[in-house]
Amino acid sequence: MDRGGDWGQAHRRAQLLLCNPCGVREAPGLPTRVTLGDARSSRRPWRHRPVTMSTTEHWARAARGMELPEVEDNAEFLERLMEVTSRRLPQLELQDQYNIIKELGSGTYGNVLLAEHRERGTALALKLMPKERTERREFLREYCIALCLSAHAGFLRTLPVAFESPTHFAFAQELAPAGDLCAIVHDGEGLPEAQVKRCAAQLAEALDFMHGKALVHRDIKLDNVLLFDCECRRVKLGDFGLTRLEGTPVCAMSGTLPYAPPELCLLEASETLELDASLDVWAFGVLLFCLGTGCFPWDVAASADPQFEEFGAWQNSTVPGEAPAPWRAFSAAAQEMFRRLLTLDPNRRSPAIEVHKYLPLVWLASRRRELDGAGGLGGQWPSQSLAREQHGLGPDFV
Ligand SMILES: Nc1ncnc2c1ncn2[C@@H]1O[C@H](COP(=O)(O)OP(=O)(O)OP(=O)(O)O)[C@@H](O)[C@H]1O
Repeated sequence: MDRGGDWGQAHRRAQLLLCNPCGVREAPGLPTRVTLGDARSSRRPWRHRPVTMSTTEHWARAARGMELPEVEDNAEFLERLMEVTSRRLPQLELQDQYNIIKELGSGTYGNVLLAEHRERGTALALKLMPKERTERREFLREYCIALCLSAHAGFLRTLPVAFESPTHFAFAQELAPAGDLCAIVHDGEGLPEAQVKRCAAQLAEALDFMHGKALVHRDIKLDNVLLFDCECRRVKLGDFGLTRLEGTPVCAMSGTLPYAPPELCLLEASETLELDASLDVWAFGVLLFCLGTGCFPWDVAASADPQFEEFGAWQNSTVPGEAPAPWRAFSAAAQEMFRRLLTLDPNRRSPAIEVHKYLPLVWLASRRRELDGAGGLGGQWPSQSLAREQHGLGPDFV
């Protein structure tokens, strides 16, 4: 269906009805806020799961007096959003609009710059992707998915600001002032228990949200968890370059090695795997281990790796004996949680949100020893309210 012509005009009218919390000038015609529908509300296969009409589009259609369909297919919705965005993507030179202050980070797909809007003085993070290395569709997909996920507080908010220059594609996101988790996790030094739990609680919610929309992140790692303060009271997930819908076939080793689940590590070069949320859950388990210990549990989740081999034997035993040495840094409760997040069979892996069940319990073994030393707990798991008090967690743990 052609939506050219009156789309921009209707969209501008729609924008009057929407707020723009960052006060940044939007690219005219780009969708502002979009939401995907909840995939869990339907028993139909993911391709036909219903999608809530985006707020912008809803208003745009209403402004044009069009009929408002109730449901739409997830994959189709993203395609259409990408198409509209592509058509309306402004061409401009970065320096015309922004003062570049410094580089915030760089990765496989581009650079992220701290920039300031020349007229408004608003600071934001601009992700630049060089055209010579980035397909237009790749850029559009990442931007549109990021925009869809902005509805949830657990994800970096993506602004309705995207453009192309002769050499780059670019889009803007809110600035995470404290960098990413790599900045605070040091080699061999885990974070304090309260901090690990704050990250766990917020990331589990974010993953639950995106998995509920049938989206799989595929790149959960320390670098992609952005911080708004150094105590991890507010953390957000970013980088949706690899994010795809559930059921998409993926090839071997497309994730970062230590975070990749065994089912992906086992794939031969010519084979593919149907993408499933359990892949993120595994990476989330590895990330939590890193937060607690300051190191990875293995180099690669394959039998050639002795640390993974030992972990696999522990996982496979019907009556779990003593955990392998690295896992003894954690309490029995946390070990049980890890066994569930890192279940070898992806079909039996627990959902990420299950982590919430373990928040009231002590996670780090050394912490428990300290508590034992103080004569408080005698090796038992503490009561929920006591654990909350001891770890400075509010009722919502954040
Ligand atoms: N909104 C932001 N605020 C502050 N820093 C950011 C922001 N977005 C990204 N960064 C920094 O830039 C780094 C790279 O960003 P990003 O992960 O989006 O790039 P990438 O090229 O997709 O990386 P990768 O190779 O991991 O896929 C992040 O690890 C983080 O340190």
